[in-house]
Amino acid sequence: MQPVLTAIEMQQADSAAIEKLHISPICLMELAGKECIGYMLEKLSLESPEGLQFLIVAGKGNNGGDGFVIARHLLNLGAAVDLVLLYPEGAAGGAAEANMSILRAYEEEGLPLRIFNSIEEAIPFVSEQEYSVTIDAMTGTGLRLEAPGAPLLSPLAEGVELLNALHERSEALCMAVDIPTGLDATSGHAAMPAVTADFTITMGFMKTGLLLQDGPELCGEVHVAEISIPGFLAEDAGAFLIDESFAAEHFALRSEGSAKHMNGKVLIIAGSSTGESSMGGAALLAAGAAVKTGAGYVAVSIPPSLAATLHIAVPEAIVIGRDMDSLMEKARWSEAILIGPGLGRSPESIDLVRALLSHPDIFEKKLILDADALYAIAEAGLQNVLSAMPEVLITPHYGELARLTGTDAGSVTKDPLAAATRFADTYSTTVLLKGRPTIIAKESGPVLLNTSGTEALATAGTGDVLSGMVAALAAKGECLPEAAAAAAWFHGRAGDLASDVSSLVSASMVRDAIPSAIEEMFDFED
Ligand SMILES: NC(=O)C1=CN([C@@H]2O[C@H](COP(=O)(O)OP(=O)(O)OC[C@H]3O[C@@H](n4cnc5c(N)ncnc54)[C@H](OP(=O)(O)O)[C@@H]3O)[C@@H](O)[C@H]2O)[C@@H](O)CC1
Ligand SMILES: Nc1ncnc2c1ncn2[C@@H]1O[C@H](COP(=O)(O)OP(=O)(O)O)[C@@H](O)[C@H]1O
Ligand SMILES: [K+]
Repeated sequence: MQPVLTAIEMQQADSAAIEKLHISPICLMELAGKECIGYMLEKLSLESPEGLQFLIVAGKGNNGGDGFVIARHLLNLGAAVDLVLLYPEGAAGGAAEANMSILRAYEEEGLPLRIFNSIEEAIPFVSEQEYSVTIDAMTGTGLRLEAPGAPLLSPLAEGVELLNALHERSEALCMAVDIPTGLDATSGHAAMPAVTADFTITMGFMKTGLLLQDGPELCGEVHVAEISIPGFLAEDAGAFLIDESFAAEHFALRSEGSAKHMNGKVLIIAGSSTGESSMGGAALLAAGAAVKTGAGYVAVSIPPSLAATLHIAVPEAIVIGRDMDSLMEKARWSEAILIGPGLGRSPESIDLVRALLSHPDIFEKKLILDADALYAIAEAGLQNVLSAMPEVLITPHYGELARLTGTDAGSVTKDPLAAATRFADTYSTTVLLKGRPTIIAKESGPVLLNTSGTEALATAGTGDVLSGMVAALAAKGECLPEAAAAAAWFHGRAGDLASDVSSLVSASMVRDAIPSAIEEMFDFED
């Protein structure tokens, strides 16, 4: 899994590379600029930029310095460059200043290089010009953002507006160096205005801000550039990105001589039925997903009136009733227990959750709590009960985590990483916080982020599919954090495979695509 760094962690990795490993800043900047050129040519499907015109808008820090290196290499390769300096020359110092002085020497050589000393000076020349690529080298990890949507000051604001106007008006692609200007590299909150890039080349390691909040909209496609900062400097990162090989590693294949009871026994306690209404679909989706994720046995406790429907929808599942004796017998038999999908919010459902969570046959197993089980915990104030359980995972969306923590969804939305981590630490649980990205936080150790999947999943019932998948992987032997992380990855991928048109995807289509998402991983591993 690749590390995902905050701005501070990246600055520490930069400093360690420079101070401990004696890699010179000028060397890092050179590699950063060179990597940008290589990836940009790949995006343009060109061997060389010769004859093309580029615009670079540079700030006063090292991000601007990366821009100066890009300018030099573009000129070396026969391209024409317009460079806009937003700040008086020399403001940067260090490697950036050294690279700028090389460009000044180039200027003397009559190359196709125009250097503008302010945005005002540049506008009449550049705003109507046609470029192949415009390059944002104004701010990177050094931006300080007081609050989401805070105004960006002059001249950065004008620099951003210039790039965004060219992006709207012309065919030019916009490339952000490290981070789109205006985007906070840690939180993913954007200033007003911020650069909207087609692609971002981020230096050394992925940054949290590119994956959170406004990040995915603003950065476009992200490429992580290798600039000679070794991976061991990011071993202690606070976050890692779940990828396909992680997911594949955490899907245990059945061994040849295995029997069904050796391949994961899942108990799902879900669904509800009252005189007026019933909620069976969520239970059906979760049970179907557990079966399709390869569980050897799936038992479902569902109200008797829904049993016939479950038998038809998921013929592989065993159906048991709701009486405590049957529940406890199957709890002892099972290896993972999922409680919650479609359980309802009646006082009876809340009492059922309370009774289940107080029983060692339940809480000593790998326990996954989803949907209405989370409602019951919040309503009955059972959060502290979670602390005493050996292995428990909650799978809330933002609203459910807000209810569990007595806050509003807005405060979870503002900092979902902190909200998930705080809950995991406070109650010694694992939290899978659903969203974009999905966050898996455990009591200690780094958080895992999942970015597989798209808006294809933004449809009712996909959360039930996910919790059924987690239960299956946990029953097959994975610890809950790993089961949650691998299931989240496969779930997102199943959403991609469910249809070519994301707007047509339904939860049952995601469930039915689970085997393809998993099979594909093993092709990948071969
Ligand atoms: N050796 C290395 O470390 C390497 C670094 N590399 C590159 O350097 C980048 C980090 O460089 P950096 O630290 O110089 O910061 P950067 O993002 O260029 O500039 C921020 C500037 O903006 C300013 N500023 C901040 N907030 C502001 C605001 N709200 N409104 C207005 N101004 C604001 C702030 O100025 P100040 O306000 O502090 O005077 C500062 O000067 C990194 O992203 C990567 O691209 C690579 O080359 C590899 C090697
Ligand atoms: N735009 C999106 N991009 C990626 N994943 C999404 C998006 N919208 C929803 N999801 C995923 O879809 C699932 C929805 O779960 P949930 O809200 O619990 O649905 P339900 O309760 O209807 O089953 C979660 O896994 C969430 O991460
Ligand atoms: K930038």
